[in-house]
Amino acid sequence: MTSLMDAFKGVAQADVSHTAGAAALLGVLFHLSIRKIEFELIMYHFMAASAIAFFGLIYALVEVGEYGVLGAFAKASLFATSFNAGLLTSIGIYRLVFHRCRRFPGPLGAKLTRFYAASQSAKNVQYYKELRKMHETYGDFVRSGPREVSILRKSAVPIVYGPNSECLKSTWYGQTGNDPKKCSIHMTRDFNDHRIRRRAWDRGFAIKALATYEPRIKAKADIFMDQLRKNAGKPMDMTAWAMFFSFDVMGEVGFGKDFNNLVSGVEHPAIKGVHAHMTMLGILSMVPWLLNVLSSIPGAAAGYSEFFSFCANEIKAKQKTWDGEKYPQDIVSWLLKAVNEKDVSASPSSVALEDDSRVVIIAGSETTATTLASVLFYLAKYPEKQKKLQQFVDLAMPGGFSEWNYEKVKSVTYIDDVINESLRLKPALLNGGPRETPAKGIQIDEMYIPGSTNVLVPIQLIHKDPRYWQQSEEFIPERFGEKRADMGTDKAPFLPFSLGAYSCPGKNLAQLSLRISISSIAQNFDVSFAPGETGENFDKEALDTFTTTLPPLQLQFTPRNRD
Ligand code: HEM
Repeated sequence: MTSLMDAFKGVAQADVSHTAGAAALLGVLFHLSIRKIEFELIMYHFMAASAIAFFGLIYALVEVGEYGVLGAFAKASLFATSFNAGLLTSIGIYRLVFHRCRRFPGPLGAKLTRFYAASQSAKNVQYYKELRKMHETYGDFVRSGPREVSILRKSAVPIVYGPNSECLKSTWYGQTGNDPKKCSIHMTRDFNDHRIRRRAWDRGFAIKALATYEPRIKAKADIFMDQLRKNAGKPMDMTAWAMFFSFDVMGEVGFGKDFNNLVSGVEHPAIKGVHAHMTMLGILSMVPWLLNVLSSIPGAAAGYSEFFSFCANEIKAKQKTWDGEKYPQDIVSWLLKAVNEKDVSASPSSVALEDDSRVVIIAGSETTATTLASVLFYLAKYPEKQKKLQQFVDLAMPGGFSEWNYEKVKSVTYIDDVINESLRLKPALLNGGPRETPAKGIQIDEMYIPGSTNVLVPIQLIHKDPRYWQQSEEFIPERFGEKRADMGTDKAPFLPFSLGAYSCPGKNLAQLSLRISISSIAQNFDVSFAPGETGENFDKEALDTFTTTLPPLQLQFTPRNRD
């Protein structure tokens, strides 16, 4: 013990250059030892351990090294700075010179750190535009982060996202924590855990379940139509109203709960908190470990507390009145059923169930709302397409609104063509989710992408790529209908709901909700831009907040004269 203390005393009393050199060397060694592990996942623990080590060192220098407090602080700071300088220099050199992704071209900053992407996103929260610029400069394969490669090739779609893909959810999905027992299905990275949990979700979107949602969605659409009628001829912000509709739908079929946005014309307070933080989330999520670290700090997620407690309380209330015999009437009840029946597909803890319930609301509402707003934008911009839609709807239901019937709505395939074309040009997830390549890597045409690389095929960019889509920037719903063969639609990459194991389970529900709302609007109203609205800002300035945050869109609804 005495000899250990003597050794420490010797080290402590080393001069500045020896201390700095030894600490820097330790930093380099530390980097080499952690290189093979997914360090993002333990960043919070590392930071906490570093803080403890720093103050522990000061204590030891005072107690054993015979330093005064100020001197010990200076020595510990020198040690910490040199350690971090060694660590960061080693990381930088490794990423530039030795990294498995070194052959891919990209901005220097992106090769060094994910903070580059965060800084690009922080400019205007439009990372999708930054990614487009990078592809224009560097080509189809861009190193967009130290181990991130963005790919703009059709052939990458099945390999990265297809049903037989060997790629898994990337480190991006570790950002809400690294305990698979405590996260939502969306953040579940283990292939098998995810596959088993998906069964509980899929039951909530089965044909029989959707049939129980349909009349309740129609009831929401009727309230929506009442509001459009009341405000006929006045400008209405459809970005907000589409959100009110979609959140009310998800409140109803997600929780069996009325969010009351449509009737009040005001956003529910629990949702307001979520929207207020979307921009910040869009930026921070560029650095996979940052949100994880920040959310571990007590109070940091205060903006979400109302939404979190809302969901938690709703689950508790449902649990209290649980009637195991009743056919579940909403998605959260389907998830709760799996929990109560101890089914293997159940959310693995109450924390995970709460996280799942939040995903129901956010994933279900934001996406459907932005799609509905985009459809209305295109109908206002292209009156001839709107007329065509109205004619088809009238033909299917000549008696008008009183004759509205979902089976007849489904027969109007032009509604789906309009939805698909809107999703092509304005997908609800502009970039989509990144995937991690398997250890053996993947081959995309002439390019080999090494294992453990985070890859992404940016959805909007590939949807607008003129190599695959004719008149790619133009709104032509017919490419999904009568011009399908002529325009080569079936061969073009289209993945607004993603594909494969991690694709959207809510696709059929989204289509149900969109068909109901769009057919109701087409039957009842002519849609146009309100005076002063050009649609330019809405078209060009969407924010990339994983889901999209749209600028306001002032539209005007005129009751149709059907004579
Ligand atoms: C037009 C509407 C919608 C679009 C465009 C859309 C798109 C997507 C996309 C692209 C993904 C994959 C995300 C990723 O790779 O990380 C996804 C996942 C998901 N979506 Fe949707 N979605 C829509 C509506 C809905 C609805 C109505 C629900 C209902 C709750 C829903 C629930 C989910 C869930 C739970 C996931 C995660 C699935 C998993 O990880 O297994 N979505 N969605």
